[in-house]
Order: sequence, then structure tokens, then C-alpha cells
Amino acid sequence: MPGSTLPGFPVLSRDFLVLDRIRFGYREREILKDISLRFERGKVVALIGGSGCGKTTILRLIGGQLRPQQGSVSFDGQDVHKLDREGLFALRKRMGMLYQFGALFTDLTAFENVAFPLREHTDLTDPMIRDLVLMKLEAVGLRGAAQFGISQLSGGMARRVALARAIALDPPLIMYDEPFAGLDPVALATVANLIRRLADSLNCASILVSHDIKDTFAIADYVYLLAAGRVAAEGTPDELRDSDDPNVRQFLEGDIDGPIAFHYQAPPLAEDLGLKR
Ligand SMILES: Nc1ncnc2c1ncn2[C@@H]1O[C@H](COP(=O)(O)OP(=O)(O)OP(=O)(O)O)[C@@H](O)[C@H]1O
Repeated sequence: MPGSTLPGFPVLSRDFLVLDRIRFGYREREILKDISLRFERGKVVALIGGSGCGKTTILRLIGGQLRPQQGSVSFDGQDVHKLDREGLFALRKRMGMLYQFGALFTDLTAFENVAFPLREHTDLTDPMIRDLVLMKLEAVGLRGAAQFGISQLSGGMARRVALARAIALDPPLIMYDEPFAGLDPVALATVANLIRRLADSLNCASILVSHDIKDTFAIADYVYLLAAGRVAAEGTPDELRDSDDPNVRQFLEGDIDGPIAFHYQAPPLAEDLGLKR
């Protein structure tokens, strides 16, 4: 029964997380005009698009930090923007988030960083928390670094600790906002590989926001290319690579000239310089 929302039936397949005809603007500035996206468990879905096209905004709409002016976000059968405070709190526990540059607590050890959400959101005993933390650190290959301070970790290791923290509560959804930023090629490939492995082993829906096309395409099952507030193209990495769509070609080839605008929306230059009569 695909997409069932009957009580007791888990929401299946492509309907696990659905953004339906979302329109959103910050005050009068419209960022998303008409965005529909679907995500399923066990799949890595990439959101790509030029800087400022609204990728992070979409993650914040999914997490309920922002409210769309039109359209809806349905997460595991629940309308995110119809939940009350407690409902939202419970929902966010089910969404793991890996922020750009990891955002770890620098005064805590790797172990304590991963333990933090468990202490915050569960009543588990200390021995249980200890075992869970060690298992999460093991999953990212860093059990041996559990007692390291954050300053003792390399950039790639810190990102992996942040990943262990993001999966501490076994979320069915993980959102990655620029997880590769600032990593060297080897650390980047390690983190990319982990994102893929975690999607497979935890069967979680994974949303990957990244500018790194090569590594994103290597692990993604499906890709949405956003431009001008809409989905400009979508498909598997292979389909997009073979696409003749000018938006796709411009983005994949990094051309300055093309349908994706270089200029942030502004009044005519002459007007700003006071030259307009
Ligand atoms: N709190 C805010 N108030 C007003 N405008 C905002 C706010 N946050 C973001 N914006 C604007 O909304 C647009 C989309 O921002 P967003 O961060 O979602 O883009 P993005 O695609 O994630 O960009 P990047 O790839 O550079 O991280 C940008 O033009 C940004 O300036």
C-alpha cells in the first residue's frame, strides 16, 4: 500500500518525505516559487543548485524552522507545519542534521559530543549511553578517538564525529548541509562513502546539499537541480550527466554564461549609481 497513512502502517517508499508545491519567501523576496520533492528511506537524494537558490532554506522548511507561504511538507505521514511545539520537538528528534563544518561543542570530547543528544532526549542509563556512543563512533571508524578533544581531531575526523552525533538517535532522516566543505580529497571521499553506507545500513532517507558534483554524483541515487525557485531538472546522476538541458549543462560544466543568473536580483546599475533620468 504505497503512501499509506493509516494508523499502524508505516509510510512507504517515495512518500516518506514529500514537499508538495512549496512557495516561500523571506518577507517579500520570493526564494522558492513552486518546489515539489520526494525522498525515500535508504536513498541518498542530492539537492544541487547555484549559491543562494534556496537549498538550506528547504532544509529549514523540512525541520519546521520556517513555514511555507503555500504548499506542505509531509514527514512520515505528518504535516510538519500543522504540529504544535511538542509535536515539532518530537519530530526533530527523528531528523539528524549534519551542519556545514560540523558544529561540534569544542569544550567536549568526541565521546561527549555524541552522548549529548542521548543525554538530552532519552532517559537511558549511563552504561547504555556509553555502549551506544561507542557503537556510533565505531560506525564512523573513530571509536579509538572517543576521548580526544575536538582540537585534537583533523577536519575529516571532526566531520565524522559530527556524523556520529547526527545518527545518535537513529533518525530515519539525515540532512547533510555541505558536509564536504573544506575537506581534503581523501577525507572528502571518506565522508562521502560514510554517507552512502549509513543510508544503506540505517535505511534512512538522506538529503545531501552539496556543491561538490563529482562526489555527490558518486553516492546519490537521485538528484534535484534547483534554479530560479523551481526544480530545473531531476533524475539519477547518469540521467543528468547525459542531459542536454541548458540548466544542467551550465551547472555541471561550471559555465558563467547560461540560464542560471550570475547577478543577485538588483535594480538596474544606472539607477543605483544615480545616472537614471
Ligand atoms: N534569514 C534570512 N532572511 C532573509 N533572507 C535570507 C535568510 N536566509 C537566507 N536568505 C536568502 O535566501 C536565499 C536562499 O538562501 P539559502 O541559504 O537557502 O541558499 P543556498 O542555496 O543554501 O545557498 P548556498 O549554496 O550559498 O549555501 C539567499 O538569497 C539568501 O540571501
